[in-house]
Amino acid sequence: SFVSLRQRILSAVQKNATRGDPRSVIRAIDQFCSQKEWAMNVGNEKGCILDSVVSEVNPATVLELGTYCGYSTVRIASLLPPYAKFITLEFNPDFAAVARQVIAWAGLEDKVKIKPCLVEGASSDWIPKIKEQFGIKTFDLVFLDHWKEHYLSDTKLMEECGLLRKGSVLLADNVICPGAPDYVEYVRSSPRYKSHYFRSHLEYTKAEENLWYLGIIE
Ligand SMILES: O=C(c1ccccc1)c1ccc(O)c(O)c1[N+](=O)[O-]
Ligand SMILES: [Mg+2]
Repeated sequence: SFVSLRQRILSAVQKNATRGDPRSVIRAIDQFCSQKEWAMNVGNEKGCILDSVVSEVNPATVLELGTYCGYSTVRIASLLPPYAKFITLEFNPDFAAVARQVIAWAGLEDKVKIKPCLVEGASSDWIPKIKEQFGIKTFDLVFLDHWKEHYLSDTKLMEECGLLRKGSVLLADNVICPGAPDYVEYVRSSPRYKSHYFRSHLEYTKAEENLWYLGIIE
């Protein structure tokens, strides 16, 4: 019977990665996606930029929008201090199911609070509930990697819900490819944001790409 790409990624992790070793899980996915089939994980080149931002911010609270198979979830979680609260939102239940298993294989399942959002527009449903559901006041770091057309609306929603503070860092994948032009326009023209982009490439390709890094200044 047909085996989905996400299932093939999970099988590659279970076959080639060592249980409890996050780096071997990352390596197994990157090897599969560069040698066998492209998939929309942030990948190793942008992943190293993500790692450096996570290490620099050393966040106590993290929100990831768009879990997919859990590749960036594992990268981020493996760098967090034990007291950190990390929420990752995934709209697609099939992706969430694979991500749970990938995160478990890495041995990080108790460090990540996954809330799979099972309905359309899920991040916009969940963002207003985060404070009360998870006891989180503001996020030190937000990684945006979900539907590109939701980057702007969800950023505005996080602002309105008081989830961002002076110093919060937003890191957005794919602002060039596939692109989030309205989001880029908004943050570049807003006095509230100091922005910086890291030159990189679309995962597993040579296509020009940028990770968009934003500090929030009030
Ligand atoms: O939108 C796509 C996409 C579009 C078309 C075909 C496959 C993927 C995509 C491409 C690279 C990404 O890093 C990424 O996060 C996404 N995404 O869906 O969130
Ligand atoms: Mg992406």
